[in-house]
Amino acid sequence: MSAPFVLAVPSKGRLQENTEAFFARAGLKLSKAGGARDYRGTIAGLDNVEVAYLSASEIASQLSRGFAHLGVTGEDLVHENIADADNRVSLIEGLGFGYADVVVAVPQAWIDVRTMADLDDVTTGFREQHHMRMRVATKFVNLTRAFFQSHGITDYRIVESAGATEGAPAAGSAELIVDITTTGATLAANGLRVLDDGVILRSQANLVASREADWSPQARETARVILDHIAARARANKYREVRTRFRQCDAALLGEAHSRFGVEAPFGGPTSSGMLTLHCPPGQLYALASFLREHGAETVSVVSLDYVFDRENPLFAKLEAFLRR
Ligand SMILES: Nc1ncnc2c1ncn2[C@@H]1O[C@H](COP(=O)(O)OP(=O)(O)OP(=O)(O)O)[C@@H](O)[C@H]1O
Ligand SMILES: O=P(O)(O)OC[C@H]1O[C@H](OP(=O)(O)OP(=O)(O)O)[C@H](O)[C@@H]1O
Ligand SMILES: [Mg+2]
Repeated sequence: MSAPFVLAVPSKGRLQENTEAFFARAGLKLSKAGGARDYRGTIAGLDNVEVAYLSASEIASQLSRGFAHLGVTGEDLVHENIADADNRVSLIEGLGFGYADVVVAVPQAWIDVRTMADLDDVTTGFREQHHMRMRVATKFVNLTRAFFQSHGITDYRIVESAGATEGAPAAGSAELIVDITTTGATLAANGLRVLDDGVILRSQANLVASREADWSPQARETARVILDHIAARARANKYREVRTRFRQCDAALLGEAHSRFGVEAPFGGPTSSGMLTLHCPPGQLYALASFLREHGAETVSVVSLDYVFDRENPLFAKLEAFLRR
């Protein structure tokens, strides 16, 4: 028996729910034999895969060390927890959930501090006046250091926060914070404001590949199968299938439909009887249906697609290019 292929997914909360739903939509059903508290699972139909349920930050560390081949975690955690992340892991695809910004936020009462440059000015004054450096509460220690350094700010000190970071300024344990925000509600409730140029990173959940994992031929084949499902589903989501049949349909008309509505003709132009299958972006469906009828179509039908399998798989191509680098 060869070593299993390890897919690491979040073990709790919205990230877990969204991740399971994402894989299910791609036709990959994750299941835990031992119920909700079991931290090992499988994917139906893929024998050699072990699903490891871990915390989102642990997933970043495991990927960096090669203990998982693929994983789902936030970009913020990848950059915070993995030194030299661009070399050790590859962000294969943003998954469209888990959106959060990592931001620098100061008390709303600091009306003169709008930008990182303003912050630089006050840190120096603060040190002279208080005989200590300004304190930044955060759990994103590495992201904070790199960002402050890129703005030339050195007169500060990090106070590591394990949680409820937004409360630190009011509690008197820090002057400002670096933390994640989605709606901004928690910052506002704590009287804090994001600096105008204070967004360090815009994060979302990503499918991430590890360089250090054991990429045996069998592991590559498993990755290809998983990524093929995901790519086919992603391609299907981008289009609806449009069918019609009318004699006047020709290459010129198809060319116009392509340039005006972004329509593809995956199976080529109309058949001899004028039968036509098109893929159309959802937002252009009505315009396309009107266009086709104006040019002679009696009936235009539209259906949703579950999967569109292409010979080329852009996700697997990206993984292979990364592993070759
Ligand atoms: N409103 C939010 N609150 C917390 N995390 C969010 C939010 N929106 C998106 N995320 C993302 O979810 C990930 C963190 O998930 P989670 O809190 O489950 O992991 P963790 O920090 O490893 O676990 P724990 O909080 O138990 O230490 C990050 O990538 C973060 O950007
Ligand atoms: O901008 P907002 O929409 O207010 O979201 C940001 C807040 O949400 C998260 O906390 P959460 O309540 O999810 O708990 P957690 O820290 O345990 O993840 C995060 O730590 C922030 O505090
Ligand atoms: Mg958390």
